[in-house]
Amino acid sequence: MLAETLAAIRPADQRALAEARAHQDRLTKPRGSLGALEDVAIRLAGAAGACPPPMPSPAALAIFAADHGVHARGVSPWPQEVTVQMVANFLSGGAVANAFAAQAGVPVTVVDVGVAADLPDAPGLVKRKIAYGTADLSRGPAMTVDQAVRALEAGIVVARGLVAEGARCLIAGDMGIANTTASAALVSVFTGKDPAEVTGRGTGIDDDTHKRKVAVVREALHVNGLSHDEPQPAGSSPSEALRALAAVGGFEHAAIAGFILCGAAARVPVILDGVIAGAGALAAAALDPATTDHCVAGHRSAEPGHAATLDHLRLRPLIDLEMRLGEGTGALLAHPMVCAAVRMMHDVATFDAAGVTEKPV
Ligand SMILES: Cc1cc2ncn([C@H]3O[C@H](COP(=O)(O)O)[C@@H](O)[C@H]3O)c2cc1C
Ligand SMILES: O=C(O)c1cccnc1
Repeated sequence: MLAETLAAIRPADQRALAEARAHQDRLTKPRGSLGALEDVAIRLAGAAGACPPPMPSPAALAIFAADHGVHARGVSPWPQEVTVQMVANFLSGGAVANAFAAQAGVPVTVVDVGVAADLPDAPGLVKRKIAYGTADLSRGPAMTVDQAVRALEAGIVVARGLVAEGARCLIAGDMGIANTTASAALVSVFTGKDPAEVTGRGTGIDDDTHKRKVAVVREALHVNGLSHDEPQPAGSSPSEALRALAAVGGFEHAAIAGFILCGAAARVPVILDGVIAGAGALAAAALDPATTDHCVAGHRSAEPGHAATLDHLRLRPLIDLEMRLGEGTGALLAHPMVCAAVRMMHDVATFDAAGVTEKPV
C-alpha cells in the first residue's frame, strides 16, 4: 500500500501553476496585494493540476495518538497517562482541537496508533494500534522498520477513508506525551541541524530538563547511527529515510507521514500543523520530495524545530501566534484562510469582466 501510494504522487503541475499566476494578475486588485494568500491559491492550483483549484472544503481532522518509550528519560513534565486521558477528552469533545474544529466546521477522527493502554470502542475512534508505545529511542530504534511501515499505512488508510467520505482538505493532529523529543530527533536528522538548535521546551520544561532533552536527542542520533558525521545522511534514499523514521520517530509521526503521502497521491491538499506534523512531513518529503507540493503550512509553532522544518520544506506559515499545542489546532485556524484564498480564484472578477480600468503600464 505504501509503494502504491508513493507511485501515485505527482509534483505540482507547471501549466496549472502558470495559469494560476496569470489569472491572479487579471483579478480586480493590485498585483500582489493579497501577499502570501496569492501564493497559497497558486500552490493549490499546482497541486490539483487545475486552475482554479477545487475548494479545499469540506476538511477533515485526524488526530493520531501514541506513546513514547523516551518518556522514561524525563523529557516531559507530564505523566504518560495524559495521552490516553486526552484521547478520551477528544472523543467527548472537550479539547482545544474540538473547539477549533467546531469553529471551523471540521469533523474530528481520533486514531490510536500506539497509545500505551487499551481503549474502549467509541464513535470517532479508529483503532490501529501498532504497539503499546515505542521503545526508548535514546537506547536503540524506537520501532522496527516493519512497525514504521504499518504506522505509515495506518495513516494512508485513514486518509483514504476520509477522502472517500468526501474530504477535500486533510488536517493531521497529534497527541503523545514526549512526542516533541522524537520530533526534535526527526527534525535534526532530516534537516541536518544540530539537536541543540531544534530541541525546544515542548509543553514547558525548565533549563535543566531542556539540557537533558538535548542530550537525549543527541544520544538517540548517536546510538542509531544517525549523527551528522555518518556517511549516509537520512535524506539520501527512501530506505534510509524509512530507517531514520523507525529509529527516532513515533507511531504518530509515521502515521502522519502516511496521511500526508496519501493526500498528495489523491491530490487532496494537506494543511500542516506544528512541529509534530512538520516532522511527519519531513519524513514524507524524504520518501518523495513532491509530497511537499501538496502541503500548506498552517502555522508556525513556538518550537524551534518547527522553524527549521518549514525552512527546509520551503513552506511559509500562514499564522504565527506563538502557539505550541499540537492536536491540529494551528492548521484548523488556517483552514478558513486557505478556503478564502481559493474562493478568491473562483469568485473575483477580472478587470475586463468588471470593466475596471487597469493602471497604465
Ligand atoms: C493536557 C495536554 C494537552 C495536549 N494537547 C497537545 N499536547 C501536546 O503536548 C505533547 C508534547 O509535549 P511534550 O513533548 O513536552 O510532552 C503532545 O501530546 C502534544 O500533542 C498536549 C499536552 C498536554 C499536557
Ligand atoms: O508544535 C507543536 O505542535 C507542539 C509544540 C509543543 C507541544 N506540543 C505540540
